[in-house]
Amino acid sequence: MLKILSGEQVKALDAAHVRVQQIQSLQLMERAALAFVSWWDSQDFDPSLPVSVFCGSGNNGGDGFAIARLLSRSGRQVSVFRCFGESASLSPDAAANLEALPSDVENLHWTEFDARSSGVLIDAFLGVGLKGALRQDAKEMVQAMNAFVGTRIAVDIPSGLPADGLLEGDCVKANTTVTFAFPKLSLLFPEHAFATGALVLADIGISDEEYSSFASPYFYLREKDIKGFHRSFHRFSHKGDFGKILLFAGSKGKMGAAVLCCKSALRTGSGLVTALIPEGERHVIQSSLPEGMCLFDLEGDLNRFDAIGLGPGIGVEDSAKMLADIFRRYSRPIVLDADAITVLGQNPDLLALIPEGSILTPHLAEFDRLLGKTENHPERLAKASAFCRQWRLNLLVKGANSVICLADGRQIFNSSGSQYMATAGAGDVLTGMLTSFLGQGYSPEQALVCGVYQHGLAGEIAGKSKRRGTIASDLVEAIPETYLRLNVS
Ligand SMILES: NC(=O)C1=CN([C@@H]2O[C@H](COP(=O)(O)OP(=O)(O)OC[C@H]3O[C@@H](n4cnc5c(N)ncnc54)[C@H](OP(=O)(O)O)[C@@H]3O)[C@@H](O)[C@H]2O)[C@@H](O)CC1
Ligand SMILES: Nc1ncnc2c1ncn2[C@@H]1O[C@H](COP(=O)(O)OP(=O)(O)O)[C@@H](O)[C@H]1O
Ligand SMILES: [K+]
Repeated sequence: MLKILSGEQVKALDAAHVRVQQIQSLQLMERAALAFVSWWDSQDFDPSLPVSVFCGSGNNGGDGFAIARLLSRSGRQVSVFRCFGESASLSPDAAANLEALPSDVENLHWTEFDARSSGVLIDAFLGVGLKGALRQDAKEMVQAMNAFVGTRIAVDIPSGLPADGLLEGDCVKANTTVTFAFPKLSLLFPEHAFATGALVLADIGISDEEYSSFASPYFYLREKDIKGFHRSFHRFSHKGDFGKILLFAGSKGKMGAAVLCCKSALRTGSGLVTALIPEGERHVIQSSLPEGMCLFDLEGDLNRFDAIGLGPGIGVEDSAKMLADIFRRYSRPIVLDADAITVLGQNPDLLALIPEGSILTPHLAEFDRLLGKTENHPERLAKASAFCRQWRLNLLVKGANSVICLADGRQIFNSSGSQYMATAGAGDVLTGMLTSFLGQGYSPEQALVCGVYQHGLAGEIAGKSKRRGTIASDLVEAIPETYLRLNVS
């Protein structure tokens, strides 16, 4: 899995790669520019639109000069705007790429830029080498770029945005950010959505193994990682191998949560799914889900279930006693979502009873109920890390780029998903998927990796044809397609 390093570590990663591969740093810069242009070629930009490339004096600017050279080869009108004065000293690779600009690329000072011009603006002013707050002249350059009326594309990171922390002050507001090698941490914070725009990861040929000597708790989960986390089943497998699970979900007026959760678990592959529901509501499950079974009280040995999921739509009024009872009587990891998390926030003494390795899946409001009011994403990630270590639990911070926080402190950012998943019941579907994977014999880490990625992929599949008309049931119906896409049998 791809590690997310800090801005400071990029230089060392770069240097190690250059040394091991015996290439020049200029060649790595050329690869970055080629990766950018390869993405550019995959888009349908109008070839008649002029391109303005803002270039700084560091290596981000060097990328910009190389991109300008490569884009000019297709015959389009390209201008570079230097974001530095006559006396500035350029990084050696930026100087080499400035020198290599062909004569048909116009070479201007940034003050000559007309923000009312049309076309595409490429921001290669500042990258991960930003130090401290923007200087006054840099602020003016950022403002000039933001005044532009056309499309803005950031190279590696929007200029002015720090690589690892929260933005203070101004930065370029990009429509798209094409980031190299790995996504910089700050590009994954919801606070920066307005600056990052769409996120594109451009491969520059550094293999995942080359990151191994760099310490970081952060990882980025991509499609190619998933297959390795799945268990395989043989042709003699019977429904017991795919797990018997119990889902405690739904209550009067909220039985939809139970239906979504159970259906999702069945579509994920569970062998037998039992819903723990109020007896008076049984017709809802039995008429909408003939494959499901119902239980009306917690009789017998709970360890007969391979996994248990708790919370969607159960209500918070009388649930604390029931949760305590389940925690005491069940010894394996449990999935806890929605109202179950709110109950934990109200009864923190229950935390010590939760079976080790259990998975909590709060959305942002539930997160605050559990861990107290949280101001921003870095604070949220730090709180989640301390919580998971203290209680030996796993927690998912839900949203775009949901973060899987593991008990050992690793935090894995998901790359799948779409804004069309912001719809009632999408979380209930995830609870069903995670519980299903635990029941199929997956470890909590495997269940989280496969469940969170495939839930996002189901959202992408459903959203493709339904856009903002996507509903949670569409996610459930898209789950089988995720196995096909991932070539998992
Ligand atoms: N492996 C990879 O990822 C690869 C990375 N590559 C690329 O290298 C980039 C990193 O390049 P880098 O280290 O040269 O730094 P960079 O971002 O150009 O910034 C330095 C400039 O910023 C300026 N500056 C700083 N602070 C400032 C402030 N507060 N306010 C105003 N100005 C400020 C500073 O000015 P100075 O302080 O020196 O006067 C200097 O001009 C990286 O993002 C990626 O694009 C690829 O080429 C290859 C593979
Ligand atoms: N903009 C988004 N991009 C990607 N995923 C999203 C987005 N908005 C919501 N989701 C996903 O949808 C799910 C919503 O869960 P939740 O808020 O608990 O829904 P509910 O309580 O209605 O079931 C989460 O898994 C979340 O990651
Ligand atoms: K930039």
